Amino acid sequence: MIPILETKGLCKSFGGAQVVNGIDFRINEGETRCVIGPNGAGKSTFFKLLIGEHRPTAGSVRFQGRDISNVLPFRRVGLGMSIKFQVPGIFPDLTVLEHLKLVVHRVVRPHEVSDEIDRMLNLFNLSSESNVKAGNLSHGKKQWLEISMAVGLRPKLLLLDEPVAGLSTEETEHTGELIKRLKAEGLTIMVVEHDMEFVRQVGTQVTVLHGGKVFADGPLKEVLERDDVAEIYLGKR
Ligand SMILES: Nc1ncnc2c1ncn2[C@@H]1O[C@H](COP(=O)(O)OP(=O)(O)OP(=O)(O)O)[C@@H](O)[C@H]1O
Repeated sequence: MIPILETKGLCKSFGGAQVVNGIDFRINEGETRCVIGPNGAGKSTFFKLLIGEHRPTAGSVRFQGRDISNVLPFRRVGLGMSIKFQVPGIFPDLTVLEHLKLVVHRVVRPHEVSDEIDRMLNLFNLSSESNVKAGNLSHGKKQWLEISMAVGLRPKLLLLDEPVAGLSTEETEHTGELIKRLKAEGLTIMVVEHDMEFVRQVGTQVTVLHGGKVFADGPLKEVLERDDVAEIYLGKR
């Protein structure tokens, strides 16, 4: 099976600093993967290479078998990669409903728009805020609105950068439930995340980065039981 997303020997350096150092990575269709690692491991830089915000210094990124290493970010979205950045990128003066209309119109037939918007509002716990301007939403609801916009495009792959950064425990749990529901619907999801409670809740395959390389890869429970993984989090390696 061709992986939906694959990197081979992916490298990125800034001046003399090699930040991503030969990452081989693959996600198959239908999989949910959390990319974790201690501070400075190279997670954000890796994410930016996947979405096209950085060009690799060496190696490649392939999406559904096609080399996209030099494809611009908006063209990657056109190919079916949908991206949710760490900082909410919504329009403060547009309502929740207006945001959803922007994306839903692009993917469903006119007579299906209203039902699809209702489905999204329910799924993302935004029904009671449909007429609220996005700028007035809580931080958690801003994050969900942005995830809903990324999902509303019906992507082949959803990429999330720290979706629970700054969220309360309750909001984090709700986001975890949301990811599990999207996974159950068959969406392929890659999440870069710091918050281990969230990663445990989602409970998927994980890839641990350390020093710009893949340090460990596999089912969450197995990976977290490894002494060497504990050591990198404690700064002993
Ligand atoms: N544009 C840049 N220029 C120079 N160095 C950079 C640049 N971007 C990142 N780095 C360095 O690369 C290393 C990895 O950074 P990166 O943000 O990718 O790690 P991270 O795993 O996401 O860290 P954190 O969990 O703290 O966000 C850090 O030492 C960082 O200072």
